[in-house]
Parts: sequence; C-alpha cells; structure tokens
Amino acid sequence: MELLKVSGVSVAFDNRMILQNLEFGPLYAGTVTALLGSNAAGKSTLLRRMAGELGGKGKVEVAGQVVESWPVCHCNRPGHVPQDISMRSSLRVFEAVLLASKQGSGWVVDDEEMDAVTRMLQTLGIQALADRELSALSGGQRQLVSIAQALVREPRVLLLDEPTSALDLQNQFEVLELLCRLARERAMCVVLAVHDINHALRFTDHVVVLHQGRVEAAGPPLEVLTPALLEKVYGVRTRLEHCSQGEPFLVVEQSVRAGEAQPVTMGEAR
Ligand SMILES: Nc1ncnc2c1ncn2[C@@H]1O[C@H](COP(=O)(O)OP(=O)(O)OP(=O)(O)O)[C@@H](O)[C@H]1O
Repeated sequence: MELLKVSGVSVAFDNRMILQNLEFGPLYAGTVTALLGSNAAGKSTLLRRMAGELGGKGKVEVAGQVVESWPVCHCNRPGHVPQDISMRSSLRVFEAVLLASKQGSGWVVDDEEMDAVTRMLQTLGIQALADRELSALSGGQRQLVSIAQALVREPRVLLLDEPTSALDLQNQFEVLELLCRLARERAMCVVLAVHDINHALRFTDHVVVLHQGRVEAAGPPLEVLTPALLEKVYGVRTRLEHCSQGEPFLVVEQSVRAGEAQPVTMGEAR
C-alpha cells in the first residue's frame, strides 16, 4: 500500500536553496527507507518537511493527502524523532512516554494505555529506567526514550533522524532490527536518516540519496550504493565485501581528498 510520496519539494533558508524540486516515492507500508547524504545535504530539513513541520514548495502526501491536512493526533500524521533531543524535564520516563501516547486525546488514562507504555519500555529494553527523571538520562538512554515516545503513538509513517547515533553496538543492532520488524508487523512506513552505509545495506529496503540539494539516486540499496555513487556523494573510495553469512558490507578504502590538503567542508562546497 502506498503511504508516502514527495513531489516537487523545495526548501530555502535565508534565500539559500537547501532542497530543490525533490521527487521520490511512493514509499510503501511495511518498508524501511534510508535517507543518505553528506553533512548538510539536507536530510534533517527533508524529514522536518515530511513531518509537516516546515513550509516550502511542492507537496508531501501521506495516504493520498497532503501531510499538513492530517490532524496532529491522527495516525497518518508522521511521527518524527529529531536528531537533537533535549530532555531537561523533571518528568519521569514512564510519564513522558505515557504523555506522548495521550497526545491530543484527553487526560483520562486507562489500564490498557498504562500497559501499552510498559510494553513499549520493555520492547526497547528500558523498563528499568521507568522511574528515572529525563534530565538524568545518558544520551543513548534519551535516544531510546524518544524512539519509545514516537512508537507508542503507532504512527503509520515514522521519520527518524540518525536514530542510532548515540547508541552502543548492541543497541544499534537491536533498534534497527526492531524498526524493521515493527514496519512489517504494523504496516508502517519508516524513513531514517543515517550516515552508516552498512546500516542502509543491512536494514533497509530502499534508499534515497541527497546530493547538492537534489535526489542523486533512489532505489534498492545494493543497486544504488555503487562505488561510483559513493565517491561522487561522499568523496570516498569503497569496495563491497560479503561476510561469512553472505551479508554485503562496504569497506572504505580512502578519501579521494586524501593528500590534497583541502579543508574539511560541511557538504555545501563539495
Ligand atoms: N533553521 C535553519 N536556518 C537556516 N539554515 C538552516 C536551518 N536548518 C538547517 N539549515 C541549513 O540547511 C542545510 C542542511 O541542513 P540539515 O540539518 O538538513 O543537513 P543534514 O543533511 O541533516 O546534515 P547532518 O548530516 O550534518 O546532520 C545546512 O547548510 C544547514 O546549515
């Protein structure tokens, strides 16, 4: 089932074009898509636009309607887990996830809603944190809580900005596996901005690669993530290997800037 489509989307900040006439999709229920691109390529900006939090030209459609037309508490309004999660609140983890689950639906809490929060904390392995204040959490713990807050609302489209950036190796693997499983079980369309190409290869069905404000390529990871594309977009030489279980993974051999004594840029000047 088609869930998400991006047509002619452009976004500018201070008269500087960040995204130009982006077209991709439809993305389907039950799939996971990686949004790729170098630093400052516009991944977070696109996720905010897809979440209906940012204006601009073009349209983002969820289930056939422009995203802004869905009420904030409707399941067709995308869930969005941003990159920077500040949690200075004195709320406790259980309360924060419960509050997220109630968004816009009144303040009476029944047993089923309490159970759903408990199950969600268990699913993410953070039930031991239930009684801890948000402000006392580590970066990785905050990231897991914010994923729990998004998932407990059961959105049909879930947008996550570098959701494993603060997680250790085990949590990275488990969270990405969980997102794949929930995408299939709940017929959800998951889109995640990631920097780790191997995560895209291993855990996603589809990739969209941003470069210089445009969609450079989109499609199945193994078809799109060729050494030529990675050299053009990221400026690195790579080779594809297969592990003993047959899973493909990329090895970065060198930066094509190596030895050229160029300054480190943040995307725009490449
Ligand atoms: N609110 C804003 N006002 C002005 N410029 C912005 C704003 N938000 C983002 N930008 C600019 O838009 C460009 C894209 O930023 P964005 O955060 O979308 O990139 P990104 O691909 O997510 O980068 P990274 O991988 O480094 O997180 C950058 O040049 C950034 O400075």
